[in-house]
Amino acid sequence: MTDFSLHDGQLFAEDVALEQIARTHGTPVYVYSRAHLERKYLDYADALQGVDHLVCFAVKANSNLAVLNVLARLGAGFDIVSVGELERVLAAGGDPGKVVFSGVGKQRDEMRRALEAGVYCFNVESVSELERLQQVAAELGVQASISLRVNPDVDAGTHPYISTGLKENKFGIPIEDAEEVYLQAARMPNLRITGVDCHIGSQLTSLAPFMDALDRVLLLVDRLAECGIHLEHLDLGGGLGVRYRDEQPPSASEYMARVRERTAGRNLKLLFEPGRYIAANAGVLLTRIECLKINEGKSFAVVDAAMNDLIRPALYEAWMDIVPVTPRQGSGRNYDVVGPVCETGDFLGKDRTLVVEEGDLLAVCSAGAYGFVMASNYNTRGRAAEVMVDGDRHHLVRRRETVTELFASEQVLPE
Ligand SMILES: Cc1ncc(COP(=O)(O)O)c(C=O)c1O
Ligand SMILES: N[C@@H](CCCC[NH3+])C(=O)O
Repeated sequence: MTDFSLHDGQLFAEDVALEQIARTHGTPVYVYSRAHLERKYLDYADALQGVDHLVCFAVKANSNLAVLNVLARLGAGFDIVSVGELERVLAAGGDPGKVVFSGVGKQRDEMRRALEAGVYCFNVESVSELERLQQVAAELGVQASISLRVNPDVDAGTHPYISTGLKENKFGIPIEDAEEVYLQAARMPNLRITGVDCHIGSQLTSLAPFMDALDRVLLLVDRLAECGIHLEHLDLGGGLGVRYRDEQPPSASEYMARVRERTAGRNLKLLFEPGRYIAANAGVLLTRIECLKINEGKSFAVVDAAMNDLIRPALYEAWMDIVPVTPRQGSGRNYDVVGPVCETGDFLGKDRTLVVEEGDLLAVCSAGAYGFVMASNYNTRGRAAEVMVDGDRHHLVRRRETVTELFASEQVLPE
């Protein structure tokens, strides 16, 4: 894990010992590395030097304001799926003119707010969304820039819950219907057609599905040009995978090189919406071992983080590495690392060989994407704190939620 490495027998984030962060801010706590976020964003941006492009970080992967702000300062755009994410981008100093608005169920007031803020483009996913956007834009007396999210029917070869580019998935407009829908859009006076987009899934570990999808989309771009619809941009979504365990995903620069080769000479601005690639390995979740339960045939390390803090293992049976922050010598024991929530599915990792004692600090790796953002208050547990490390400094960028905050807006019935 880059930016998280062992020195002097303990794990550091950049130049800060993770033990120190846990002592200062308590556990569970998410810790992010600014350097890692920046480097991963620049993997994309640098590989696109010389072509018109926009790298829109997928806010759903990690919407912490400090994270968004670090990326905004580098000139990043943002891919949002709700007005809440739009407000976060604005609060973090992001440029609304670099925002693409994705999502299958945009509401009227979300459209209105996005138009007022001046987003770059709406990624439209259905005919009824097109009609709705036309109406809202007309009411405001403005033109909305649109791209159609097409579903190219390509198997991304990833977990079925995070595969989005197959016919049976709810996302996008079937590519074979797209030409007709573009022609409809062209007749709507308050819409301006600017692009096309597709996103076939998340955690892809090979380039082949991306290239298949790209080829299909380029055929559409050519057919549209024949009908007089000349697109300005091509948005290939996010989806590039990372290493959680032993995956060997291609690098962003390999991917960008292939896309540049295929799109050369076409005069299309290239957009991407990476989330996981930028944020996953920029974060760890720190958790302390509350107790060890050594039962016959099964041992448990019960930690203070749970499925409400990090749901990926429970939801997708996702593997996340779990490492002691201050490794001990000795022979390991096989543990299920579990949380205090009352669900058998509440685990962070199963069958992990660890040399640990009660009170030890563990780091759950690759937790910077789809970690805190998917947290809930199940079992009336406050959400974890978030800390950003920047060189030899660390900043609390979101404090832990207190229990009283959790029910402050609730009321009992009157007498
Ligand atoms: C439309 C869209 N764009 C971008 C992303 C970000 O994906 P990832 O985090 O895999 O890069 C997603 C999530 O899969 C998405 O649905
Ligand atoms: N939440 C998923 C990714 C969702 C992708 C969003 N379209 C994960 O943790 O892997």
